[in-house]
Amino acid sequence: MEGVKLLDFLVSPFAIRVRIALAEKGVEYENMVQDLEEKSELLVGSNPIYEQVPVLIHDGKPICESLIIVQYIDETWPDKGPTFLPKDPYQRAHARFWADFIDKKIYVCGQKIVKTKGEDKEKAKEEMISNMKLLEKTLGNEPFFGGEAFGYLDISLISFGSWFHAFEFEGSFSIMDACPKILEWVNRCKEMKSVSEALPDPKATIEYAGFLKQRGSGSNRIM
Ligand SMILES: N[C@@H](CCC(=O)N[C@@H](CS)C(=O)NCC(=O)O)C(=O)O
Repeated sequence: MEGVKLLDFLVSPFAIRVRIALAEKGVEYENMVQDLEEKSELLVGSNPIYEQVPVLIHDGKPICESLIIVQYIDETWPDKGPTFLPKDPYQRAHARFWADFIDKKIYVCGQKIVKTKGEDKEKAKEEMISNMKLLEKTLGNEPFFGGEAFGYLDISLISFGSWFHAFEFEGSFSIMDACPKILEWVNRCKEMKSVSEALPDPKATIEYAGFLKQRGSGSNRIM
């Protein structure tokens, strides 16, 4: 029962967050890539409510939901590697607010860009740009969302690093042209080993987006 296991899926932006967090802390773990079509008993048993990856299993105990897992990793290994969440309660609330925004707005818009057509797709593209501009404003002139240091909000957003390519491909538009500071930030994050090793090849996300598109808008299995 001892040790750390990750129920993982290569292109999942949520699982990518956990891979980055574990790498930043230098925590050794067993990577257990899951089949999301034929879910394993381990996955269903570990996350019976949502039956989704990622799940971190620490000494036999499952922890679900990527943002909760990243916070768990931060609290469980405080003396290993950097601290992800700011110490100041206000800054911490701010980081959590924007991470929640990423899940509610960036992820959902991305789903629509991949899965819808016509007017709905065009609206999602516009919304994606305005949401990304809000994030760019939040970044300001700092190198990272965490200020000088790469932190919780950086992990929350860079997990979509390879997916931005898929959104741009599917929408035939450029998010990065509209948000040059975000592009610089993406490149800065990719210089980090923890990030570059966790992000899949953009080709894999483009290919997976094609698969999701074929499944149509009824499917809720994304990324
Ligand atoms: N809110 C969850 C989202 C997790 C999620 O959507 N996982 C997807 C893969 S990216 C999944 O397991 N899909 C399988 C399914 O829904 O059946 C988190 O942050 O961990």
